[in-house]
Amino acid sequence: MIDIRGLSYFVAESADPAQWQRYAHDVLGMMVAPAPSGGLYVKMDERPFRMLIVAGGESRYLASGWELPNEAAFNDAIDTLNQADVSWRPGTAEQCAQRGVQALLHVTDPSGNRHELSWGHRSDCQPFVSPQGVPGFITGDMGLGHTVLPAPNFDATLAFAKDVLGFELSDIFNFRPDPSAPPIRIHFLHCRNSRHHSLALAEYPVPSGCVHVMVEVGSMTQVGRAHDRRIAHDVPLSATLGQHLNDHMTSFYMKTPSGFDLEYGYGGLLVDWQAHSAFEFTRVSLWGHDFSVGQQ
Ligand SMILES: Cc1ccc(O)c(O)c1CC[C@@H]1C(=O)CC[C@]2(C)C(=O)CC[C@@H]12
Ligand SMILES: [Fe+2]
Repeated sequence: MIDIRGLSYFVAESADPAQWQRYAHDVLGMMVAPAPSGGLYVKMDERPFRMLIVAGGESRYLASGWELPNEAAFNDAIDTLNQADVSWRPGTAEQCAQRGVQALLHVTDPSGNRHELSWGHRSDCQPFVSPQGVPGFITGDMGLGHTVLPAPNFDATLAFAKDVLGFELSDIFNFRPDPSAPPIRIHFLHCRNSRHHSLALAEYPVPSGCVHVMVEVGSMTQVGRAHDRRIAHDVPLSATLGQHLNDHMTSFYMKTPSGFDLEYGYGGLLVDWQAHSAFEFTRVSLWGHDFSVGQQ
């Protein structure tokens, strides 16, 4: 089983990386810096980056970077992939340098989502100093947050995430926008940290390659201030403020320059997985989270 410790980073492509630079700096309150080989680093903690933006013809999410604790875990991951007959490619020297990792491999899941597994991130441990006065983001050994990926080929993708990548079920939401149609399944999955979910799979295609990425701050004040900046910079809202039933996160959703959404939240549950029992929940939120605003 692959020993993933958290969402280490993600890679997104943008036709206009300068847009991401302004969005990250002005709205998210994160630091930006040039990355090796022409990319853009978005920094939200003591690591050099948690988001890697590369220039390209399209605006889309490219890959999820999953963290392995050491070289032995990386080699075990290769054995697991080989035993499961999953094809993988080693990362190039240039990719390892750009991501600042000791070793990297690429795999694609049965819905076409790209995943990168790596170990040994390089860090200068420079403090995070927000240009907008955000005291900090909740990352550390829980990774940068969570990512929700499209999984139209749901059963095979879920099996891949669980049986190959080693994620475990946190809970299930069967989304019923049309009561006469079969539900759209969304499964929330965790890895070896106490964040409620680091990955969720949603049973529908998404052109941008990602449903959303969630980042977490340490107070409700910071969620409100991020929301003020969203308004000030005319960033489209995708869902109103609300609190999720399953992980208790209070958050809002807005568009990113790569076409997918970003959830900006506070107060996510820390779960003791020994004590947890998976369940199916039947409401998106305890209150709020009107996703219809994003449709207009
Ligand atoms: C239901 C839920 C629990 C915890 C989360 O962190 C979380 O993002 C969600 C929402 C999942 C999902 C979504 O992101 C895209 C739009 C969806 C499908 C809806 O319209 C309702 C549930 C939403
Ligand atoms: Fe979320």
